Amino acid sequence: MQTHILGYPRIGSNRELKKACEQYWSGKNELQDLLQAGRESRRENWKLQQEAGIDLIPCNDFSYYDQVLDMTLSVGAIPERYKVIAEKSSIAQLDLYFAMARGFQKDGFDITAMEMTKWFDTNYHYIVPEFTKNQQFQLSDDKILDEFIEAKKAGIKPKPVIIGLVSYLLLGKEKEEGFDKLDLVDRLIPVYIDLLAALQKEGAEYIQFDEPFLALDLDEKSRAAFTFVYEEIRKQFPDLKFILATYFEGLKDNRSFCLNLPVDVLHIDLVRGPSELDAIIRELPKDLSLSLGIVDGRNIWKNDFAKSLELIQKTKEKLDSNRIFLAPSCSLLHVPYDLELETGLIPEIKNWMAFAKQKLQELKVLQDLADGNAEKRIGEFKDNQNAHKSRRTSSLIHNLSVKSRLEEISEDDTLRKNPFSLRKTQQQEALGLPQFPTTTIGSFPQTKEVRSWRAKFKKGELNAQQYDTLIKGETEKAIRRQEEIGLDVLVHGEYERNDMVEYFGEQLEGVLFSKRGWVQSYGSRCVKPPIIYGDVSRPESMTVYWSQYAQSLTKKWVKGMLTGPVTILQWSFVRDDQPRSQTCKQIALAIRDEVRDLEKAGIRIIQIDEPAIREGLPLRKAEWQDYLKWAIDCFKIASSAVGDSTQIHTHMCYSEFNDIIENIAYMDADVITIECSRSQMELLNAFSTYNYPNEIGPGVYDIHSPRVPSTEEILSLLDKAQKVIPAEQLWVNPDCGLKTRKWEETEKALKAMVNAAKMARVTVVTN
Ligand SMILES: CN1c2c(nc(N)[nH]c2=O)NC[C@@H]1CNc1ccc(C(=O)N[C@@H](CCC(=O)N[C@@H](CCC(=O)N[C@@H](CCC(=O)O)C(=O)O)C(=O)O)C(=O)O)cc1
Ligand SMILES: N[C@@H](CCS)C(=O)O
Ligand SMILES: [Zn+2]
Repeated sequence: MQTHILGYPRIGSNRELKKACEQYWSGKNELQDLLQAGRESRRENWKLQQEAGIDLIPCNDFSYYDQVLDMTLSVGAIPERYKVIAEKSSIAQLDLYFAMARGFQKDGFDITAMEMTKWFDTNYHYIVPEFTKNQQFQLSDDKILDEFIEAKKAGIKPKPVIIGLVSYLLLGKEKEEGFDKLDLVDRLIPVYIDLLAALQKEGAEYIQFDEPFLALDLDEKSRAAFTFVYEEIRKQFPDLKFILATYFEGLKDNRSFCLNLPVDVLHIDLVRGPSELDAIIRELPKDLSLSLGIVDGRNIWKNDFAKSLELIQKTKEKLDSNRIFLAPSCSLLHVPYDLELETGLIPEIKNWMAFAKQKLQELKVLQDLADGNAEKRIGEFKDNQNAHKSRRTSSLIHNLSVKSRLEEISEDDTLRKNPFSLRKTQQQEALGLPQFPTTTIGSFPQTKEVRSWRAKFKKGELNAQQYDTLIKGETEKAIRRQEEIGLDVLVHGEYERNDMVEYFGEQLEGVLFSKRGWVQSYGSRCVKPPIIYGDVSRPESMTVYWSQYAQSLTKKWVKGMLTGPVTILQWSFVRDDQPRSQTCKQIALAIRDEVRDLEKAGIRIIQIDEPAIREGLPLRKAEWQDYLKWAIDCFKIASSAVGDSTQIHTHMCYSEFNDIIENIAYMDADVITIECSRSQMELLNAFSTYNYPNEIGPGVYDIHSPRVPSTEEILSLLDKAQKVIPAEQLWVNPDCGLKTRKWEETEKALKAMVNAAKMARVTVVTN
């Protein structure tokens, strides 16, 4: 029996790589410093896994920005617009790579970044490959080979991790009409073959191909592509050992298809699809080995050794040990580095948890327990079972009043008092907003200074009153700036928040937060997901103080700003001892109380952000309706307890709405703001086709780049929007929050936006 890891976090246990990247981008360090930070991150990870006794250690799981973008560079799928930069002889390959990830606005160039989207149902984002009809591929970067050689030199037996050819194509987007990305298989396969030949020459034995799409709904064309690709690769490389990694779902209807692909090892996610094991081992072809994804790569709870051993034992009854691999369910990219770095956790709860480093240890113990070395691990087995017993019975988890409140939720709690048509009139009267009201999504630039105040406050270098005064000062500046810009509905700026989810996690009971539990979200950006360990409740109001303060500074309306229950659930580590729907309802009740308190405090417009509703969709379509029912109900529980004249907004970014528009309408938010500018308002079509009745704020400029849009550009987007949505339903706002931007560009962009709205008002009146 062998152990292996599908991938390890790479941002650095102290976010060293994040810091090195950001310093390099801002010109504060040299390329050599960044490359050195990369080498150190890899060496540290390999050493750690070697010391933990892992048998097959991955390489090429490292990335300076994103593993999909790495593959794009490796296969030479560099979009045309970057080639002009590449032709500038002075530019390093890594700078070209960062230009693709982040855009390139210097030396007279103004080149937009490649699109970024969610990595399946995780909070990680990848850079979407772009394909054209005449797309050509060629091996264009040595990263995979170089890291393999580097790992060998570090004294390990590396297993290169490569995004499988079919998943790579399926992750991409056709940038022209008239072809299907899967038609590019024939052109891409020679590049994979060149790469494998180079790796084989350097002595590679095992190669891991990540093919997560094998766990999703597949059409016949995709299946045919998988068969063709793996038969071709097998033919060319009879001696290499291929591990086909599937994850994030069970194989379901793809089971027998996957079992018959000509590879050596099939990796399955037994956390997401535990019930499939019997059928898989029954049907497993004799020449196929099985990698049991047994340790949860998406959560931070300790593995239950007794349960895992049952699964391993079952497999051992049918398979020789040398055909069994033990692994985490997916890459460990999605969990933090090391639980031992956490000093402030309640010891009882800490004893229920495992981060990446601890998960390595778990695999090793399971291997010993299952493979003839049980005696030396008996103590660890007992400790593990005691931890699980303590978790099952702990009084820290259960809150009877939360449970009984949950049972009392009725249909009525999910409904506003009156339909939108009646509410709209009352809100118009109460709020007195102009046509095309302008607003922003909530956050304003979180400067280094603001973050440093919070860091000092946490370290005790600033007391609560000093911190409060500083944040109030920043909030007041934001209010004055918004008044000066001429926005209609203001926000307080979210300066008091470290993160839109973590901030709420810190204030809810039943939720823990870590000090160093960073997980990569995209590029150098990281999040510290809250850890929901017990029944959730809200001991006191969480946002009223700041909203009320901001409202006291101005005669304009200030929007209250909350994160919705589904997003809090989705971006946290959640309990695995009760259904997600149950946990989500508990959070919904806490947010409901907050909404009520904001209303009582005189806040008449309240935004409940739900950017993660769509990413929470199960990966298999058959399960969508069940999820949508409880997820949308949770939003409604959170938002429905207010009077008709209180206006509820929601905000979503990164969402395609076509297939869930009916459910979005059922949320019945008075106003929904959405990310729209990068699709040039295309996302609005779903709302238009559905005759979406409530108000909509399509984002009129991209907030991911420092580029300042012109008034004309915004006006033309507003014109486009009015062609599909009646003017009286439209709001004007950016795509998303502005926390990652600088004030300099923010002010200019918002002025252009307000101007465009004013001009649109005139045009509509004269029409
Ligand atoms: C909207 N998005 C979000 C997602 N998930 C979330 N949980 N939150 C989101 O907002 N998913 C989808 C998208 C992803 N987008 C982003 C955008 C931006 C970030 C981001 O900026 N992350 C920050 C960390 C934010 C934070 O927690 N800040 C803390 C602590 C900051 C820190 O590093 N402190 C320093 C000391 C500071 C100093 O002295 O200068 C330290 O600890 O060393 C805070 O503000 O208090 C990032 O930097 O990565 C993430 C996802
Ligand atoms: N209110 C949040 C939403 C981000 S999705 C913000 O403005 O940052
Ligand atoms: Zn957003």
